[in-house]
Amino acid sequence: MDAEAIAEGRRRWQARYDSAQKRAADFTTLSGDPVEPAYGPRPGDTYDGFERIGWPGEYPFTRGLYPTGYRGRAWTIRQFAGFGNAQQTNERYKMILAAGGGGLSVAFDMPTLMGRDSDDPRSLGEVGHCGVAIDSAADMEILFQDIPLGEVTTSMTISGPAVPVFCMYLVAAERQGADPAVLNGTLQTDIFKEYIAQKEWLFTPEPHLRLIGDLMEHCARDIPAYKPLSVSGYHIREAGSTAAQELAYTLADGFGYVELGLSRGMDVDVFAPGLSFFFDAHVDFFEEIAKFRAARRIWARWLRDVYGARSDKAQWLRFHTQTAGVSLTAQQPYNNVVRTAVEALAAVLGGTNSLHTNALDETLALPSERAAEIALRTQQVLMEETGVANVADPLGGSWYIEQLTDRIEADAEKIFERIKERGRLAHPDEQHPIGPMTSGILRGIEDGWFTGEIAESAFRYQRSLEKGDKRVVGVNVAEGSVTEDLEILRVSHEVERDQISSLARRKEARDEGAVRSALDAMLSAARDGSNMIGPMLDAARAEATLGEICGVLRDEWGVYTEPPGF
Ligand SMILES: CC(C)(COP(=O)(O)OP(=O)(O)OC[C@H]1O[C@@H](n2cnc3c(N)ncnc32)[C@H](O)[C@@H]1OP(=O)(O)O)[C@@H](O)C(=O)NCCC(=O)NCCSC(=O)CCC(=O)O
Repeated sequence: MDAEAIAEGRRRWQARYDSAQKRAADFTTLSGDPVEPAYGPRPGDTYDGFERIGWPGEYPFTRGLYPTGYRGRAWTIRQFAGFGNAQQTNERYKMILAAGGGGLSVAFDMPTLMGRDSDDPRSLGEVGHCGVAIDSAADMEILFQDIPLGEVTTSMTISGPAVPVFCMYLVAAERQGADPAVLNGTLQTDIFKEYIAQKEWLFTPEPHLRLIGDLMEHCARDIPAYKPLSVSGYHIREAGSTAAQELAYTLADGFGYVELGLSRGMDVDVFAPGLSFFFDAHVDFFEEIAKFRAARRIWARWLRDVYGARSDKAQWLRFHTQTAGVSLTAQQPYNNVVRTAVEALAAVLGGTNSLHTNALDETLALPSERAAEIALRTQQVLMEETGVANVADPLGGSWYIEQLTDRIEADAEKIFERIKERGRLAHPDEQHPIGPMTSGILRGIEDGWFTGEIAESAFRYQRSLEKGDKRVVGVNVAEGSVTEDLEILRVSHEVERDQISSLARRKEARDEGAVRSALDAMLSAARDGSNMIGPMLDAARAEATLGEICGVLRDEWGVYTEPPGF
């Protein structure tokens, strides 16, 4: 790009920066020197390919979504939390909000994630262990007691039974008197990554996609600020993929949901802002920063050029980041604070919109209150002390970062081609009714291609770790110092017993006829193709349990079984 075009871009960005709202904060260095809100080539310099980098807040958004960067608004501190029963988790949320957490993020226990009630024999021993137990809308009500859902943005990490859990959340909001139309938050919902990596699916893919389509329609129409999907690379990375695989599989999944919306006749400019993303911040500092920058650029280009999105918001890739659970070690666990801080810094330098920092004890158990607080404070140290929020995309223009960003983008594009190619193999004559990327994703799920590719990468890394080429402090280098005593959070078995008895009491108290007729109406909608959210909401209002709602759908749609792979 020539010097005049660069200067013109700078003027455009500056005008937008000047007219935007900024936080009331000191944006000078620790020594008191002023810093610009963003930097670019020196006046008079030319820069080959600058249109791929650009200015913050401008297409292709490599440098972030906003001309102000974090000067307009800092990232959201959103700590993923949940354990025991709704009451215990409610207390933890209040602690998080009181300590400066900016939003909430619900972790559910395994039975809830699998759409089963606490009294299901398969739930035995799991109730309240890896997250909070939610059986019906009444639990949701307790979970958010004294937390105004109309004001706090809440993320819920659940995909198999995401839609019924969302209905319970809406009922809790109704019971608080909140206007559902103003609710803002995120539901994970991303079923592709369940089949690919996380493995917490319920139904077979096609009917599940139809349910997600119903949810997208409902949110776009009735709850416009709510993000019904958090397309997730985190679990793909944690399963052992490379950074480029994480990026490419996740964005391909995102394209699949775009195709789903388009196939139902929805307007991409209306529904695309509801697609949010979730990535891992692993410990390779620069590669991660480049991954985040490449993610925004690829998404903006595909949304504009392939799917026809016109508005900035529809081209924006907004993402939450969690530091890498797999990078934490049980050995010398206090070092995990350092790893997490470095990973969080990479997320921030990559322009994350929301961030979770892991607690130092997470390889051993759910975080203790003390460890959870250190994790949260880690973000506050970055935000308040280090100056990283002063300048948008401060590493933009670095030869290393820009080349890494280009390389990861090119790798991702090659992977998209491979996925689409798989779709063409599956449907040589005609397109899949949803779209070409969806066709490739479904084929790659069916024949175990994604799982195989991830396993290959995980194996390569493990081998290099065992050979000592890759090193981890406390594991294969600098081993053998004292093991510190850590306070471990233990969830009492009484939680399970109490949860089962309160579920029994609730079932006694509810109107069985109302539950039955709501479930029947939901089944009719499943059969006749009408939007299922309304009847599912009625079922939640009648205190139908998660297991009952999912049970009806399991019977109707069948349970997914993974293809065997060797
Ligand atoms: C979009 C995100 C990513 C973030 O939403 P947030 O509300 O926090 O932030 P945001 O949308 O970026 O910002 C809030 C509002 O401020 C505006 N805003 C932000 N920065 C601005 C700026 N500089 N200038 C002007 N406006 C700005 C935004 O446009 C938005 O307004 P408008 O709305 O008006 O635009 C959302 O989807 C989210 O919260 N995701 C969290 C997902 C999550 O927690 N997942 C947990 C997974 S845990 C998991 O899976 C477990 C893994 C495991 O451990 O196994």
